[in-house]
Amino acid sequence: MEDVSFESEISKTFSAQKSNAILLRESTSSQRIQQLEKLGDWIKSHQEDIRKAIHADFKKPYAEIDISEIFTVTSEIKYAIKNLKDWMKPKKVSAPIPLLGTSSYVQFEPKGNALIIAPWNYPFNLAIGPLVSALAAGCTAIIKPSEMTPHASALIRRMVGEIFEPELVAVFEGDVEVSQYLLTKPFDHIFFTGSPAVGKIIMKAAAENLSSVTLELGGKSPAIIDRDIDLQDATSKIIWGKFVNCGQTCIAPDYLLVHEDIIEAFVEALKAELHKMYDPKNKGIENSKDYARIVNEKHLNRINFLLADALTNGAHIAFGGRMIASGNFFEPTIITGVTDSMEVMQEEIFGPILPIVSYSDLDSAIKYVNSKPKPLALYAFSNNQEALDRVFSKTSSGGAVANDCVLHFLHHELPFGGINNSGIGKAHGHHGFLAFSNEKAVLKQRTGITSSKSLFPPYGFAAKKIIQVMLKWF
Ligand SMILES: NC(=O)c1ccc[n+]([C@@H]2O[C@H](COP(=O)([O-])OP(=O)(O)OC[C@H]3O[C@@H](n4cnc5c(N)ncnc54)[C@H](O)[C@@H]3O)[C@@H](O)[C@H]2O)c1
Repeated sequence: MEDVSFESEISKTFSAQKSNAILLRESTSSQRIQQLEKLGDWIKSHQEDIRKAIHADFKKPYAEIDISEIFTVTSEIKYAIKNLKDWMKPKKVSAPIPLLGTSSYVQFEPKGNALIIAPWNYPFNLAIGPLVSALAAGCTAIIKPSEMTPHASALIRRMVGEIFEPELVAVFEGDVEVSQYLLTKPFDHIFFTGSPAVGKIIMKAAAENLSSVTLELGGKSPAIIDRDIDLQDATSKIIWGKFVNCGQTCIAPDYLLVHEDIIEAFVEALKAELHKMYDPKNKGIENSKDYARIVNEKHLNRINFLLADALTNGAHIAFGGRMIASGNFFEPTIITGVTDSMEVMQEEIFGPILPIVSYSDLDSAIKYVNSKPKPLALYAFSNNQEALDRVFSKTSSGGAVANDCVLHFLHHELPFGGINNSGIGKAHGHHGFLAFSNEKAVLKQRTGITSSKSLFPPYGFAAKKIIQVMLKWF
């Protein structure tokens, strides 16, 4: 009987992609654009299938699917198609004086065969966004979607099967076991999106084959709220950024640091915005079609534990706190009286709980942020330019946004990613293309000093003289 274990299927596909990756080194921009167009066309003609699949996984509202799963990918495709020819052009560099007479350029060659491991929270966007960059760079790719969103995962497999030959793009569904087997293979690049804990496992496995990695990780992204703000504007943006996707967003504001002078008014304004967005007719947020669900029971219990632990240790609920186990509903929840010893301030919440911590002066808020691992995103709200500049220059984070949240993800010209605990490497647009490209240094010798061989042994008077001149002047 034929052996059809996932191990043998993976090994077969990996070998086929490895051979194909060598041929793809010579692929032209129009060949790559053709692949990107096929992907874009499929997405355009199957939008309803994408909506249905993701909605089936955690009741994500269609409007949120359109903007955060479909638009994010189609706009990435359009941007890559528009710019690919430029990105692929070798970049000429001028010669330093000792190498005059040579000519040099940077050649962007495809890294080769790539592995893309995706999380569940934006299951389509975070699997297919990196694929766009991989195809633009001329790589092959194996995608491992998350097992926690099975409908989205099956749709991705179907889509890839309908568009691509397996030696260019293939999908392997499954859990940790499949992921770990894939990680034994010597991929040229691994693009992982997920938690810092699993990111460490990926990096260790990559080290075995010295595969390069892009790690798009998570963590606690703070929002610092100055005393001088437009209350309604700031609170509406924070409520949207926090509770879109039911708080399951890597760049959602995890917690707020609010100036003590405005904390009461701020909490009241947050509550008013929550009502306005999710319960304008007082029917209960569980009846809102615009609010997603927690992905599964395990995460529902985890979120509930975080809230229970905070309340036991003295936090207060300012809004929400209700959970309905059937259907994995967890109300948008705001808590105050939070201290650092609570679990909710120690681990990434990744759910709809918004803890609020007060501070008395901006430097103490900055000091607090700097006492934690570097976040994926940092948000600052203030009408005072000097305060914003101070926050951004005294803290370190993967990205930063003033007077809004989450939007930097949509900006193709900005490198998206974290730093250290929140990630390694950058994604999106040209940065995504570079992540999957080897920037090869090419030098062509012509008539330079170095071609005269006067620097070769035996080192005579002339060689020593030239070296002295180089040491002194260049
Ligand atoms: N930086 C970003 O762009 C970004 C985007 C979305 C989510 N995230 C982060 O992802 C996390 C949530 O997603 P998640 O729960 O799916 O993350 P996760 O790390 O648990 O899983 C991500 C992927 O890794 C696989 N995996 C899990 N354990 C593994 C193991 N031991 N060995 C090999 N593979 C393994 C999973 O099957 C899944 O496909 C959060 O921390 C969030 O902040 C980051």
